[in-house]
Amino acid sequence: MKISVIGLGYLGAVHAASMAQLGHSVVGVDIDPRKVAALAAGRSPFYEPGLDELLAEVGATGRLTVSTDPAAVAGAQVHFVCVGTPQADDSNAADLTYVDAAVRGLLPRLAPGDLVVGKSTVPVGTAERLAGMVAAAQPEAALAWNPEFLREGFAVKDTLHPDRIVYGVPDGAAGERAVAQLDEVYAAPLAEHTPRIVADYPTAELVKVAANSFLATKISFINAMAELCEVAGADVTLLADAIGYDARIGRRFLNAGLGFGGGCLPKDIRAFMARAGELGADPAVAFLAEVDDINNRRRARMVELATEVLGGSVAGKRIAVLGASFKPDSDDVRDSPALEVAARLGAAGATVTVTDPRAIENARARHPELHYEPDLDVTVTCADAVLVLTEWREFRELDPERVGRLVAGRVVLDGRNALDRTAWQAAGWTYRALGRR
Ligand SMILES: NC(=O)C1=CN([C@@H]2O[C@H](COP(=O)(O)OP(=O)(O)OC[C@H]3O[C@@H](n4cnc5c(N)ncnc54)[C@H](O)[C@@H]3O)[C@@H](O)[C@H]2O)C=CC1
Ligand SMILES: O=C(O)[C@H]1O[C@H](OP(=O)(O)OP(=O)(O)OC[C@H]2O[C@@H](n3ccc(=O)[nH]c3=O)[C@H](O)[C@@H]2O)[C@H](O)[C@@H](O)[C@@H]1O
Repeated sequence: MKISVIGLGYLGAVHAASMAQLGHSVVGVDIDPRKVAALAAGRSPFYEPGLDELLAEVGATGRLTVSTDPAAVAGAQVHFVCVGTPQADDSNAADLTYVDAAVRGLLPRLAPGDLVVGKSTVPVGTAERLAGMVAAAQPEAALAWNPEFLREGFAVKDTLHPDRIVYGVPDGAAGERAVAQLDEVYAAPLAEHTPRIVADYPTAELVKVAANSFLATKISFINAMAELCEVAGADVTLLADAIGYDARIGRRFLNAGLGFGGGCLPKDIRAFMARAGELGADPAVAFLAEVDDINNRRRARMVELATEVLGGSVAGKRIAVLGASFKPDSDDVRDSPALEVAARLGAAGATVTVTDPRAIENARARHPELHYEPDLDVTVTCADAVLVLTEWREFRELDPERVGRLVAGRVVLDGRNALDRTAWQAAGWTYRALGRR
């Protein structure tokens, strides 16, 4: 099948490469010439485990081409819209400028029988509106909504082997045809018995924001328990283990610490609240404001804890921050809790040096005022405190004795409850973490 993918960011680049891997002939389009140049050279424009290898594989088949020219989509029958929907500058709502522009760019090139497929995360009601634009431009083309659930760091696996596939389609023959086209696109994962849910547009749109809201709520729930553990002298990691054994609760996404960041969970719950407000249903998701607040309080608490262990002020102190990306195995620093904490400590007068295996370049672009150091040993040398804020494997596996010989003071703050506390304490470190004594 001939497919186009509009938008080649964290979602679209992986989707385009994966569709080519599934045997389709794919053209990817992005307005960012740097991303297109990297992909044309067979390189991923960002760090995502397995993507370079996948690009090399599909590059050899010739099934993936990329372009900055919107006209390159002509000839494809299925067009995936994968552009960004960031938080608007002046409100909590999603900025739909890019989605609208991407669909408008497609309209003059649509042929009868083409299917436009939205994958970006959008406020409920968007698909219906865009379907109207498609119908007006090409009455024999249709639109479907096919939300994406991939996680950064696992994006290739999640795309090739998703845990479910959701189609939002119109009623009647157009919907049936859309389902058949999408079944052809996803023939390989469907052959693996991946559950497939066919729904109307609003349900498909809501599935996506409901899933992210649930995940954010689960994280904030355990972080609320961490707040209580702190005042009651309890241990949130043991609490999470204990409640997680209840299969109805489950241990996954109960890791307390600095909370959620990234280009999706924070902006998606805010956009959901904004859209619910427009629909007059604010009370239904009012709890998400608390989820957001709990999440933000963790970042403030981390700064407070660092201030506390450093004797009441961080001014003039040397702080080593390990981690800049919003999660391990990603170079994405959008709304990164680690980077925000580093920036706040810097603003409070600390000399902050940040290291990260992959995200230094992106972090520097957002916070040029901080010092960055690729070498971990140099980062921690003479530090008064070491803060582990993103749980990359190389940080989790640090030898506390070796690191202890480099620092000025053996003080470690475990922002992700990721270190072996006993080992660090045995090496003479003052160990502090969120939600634990
Ligand atoms: N990053 C993730 O893990 C996931 C993201 N999503 C959703 O997917 C959407 C995209 O997210 P990301 O890939 O993270 O964003 P991103 O910012 O990494 O990528 C968006 C890309 O779209 C391009 N673009 C903007 N306007 C364009 C146009 N008119 N024509 C062609 N390209 C255009 C940009 O240059 C950029 O490369 C968002 O709605 C997000 O919520 C959904 C699931 C997972
Ligand atoms: O819509 C999206 O873009 C995606 O958002 C999330 O994926 P992602 O943002 O890549 O990463 P997650 O693994 O969900 O982690 C998000 C944040 O929560 C934090 N987190 C996660 C789990 C946990 O137990 N505790 C915790 O603080 C992570 O450190 C990270 O900052 C969802 O997991 C994906 O299903 C979804 O497709």
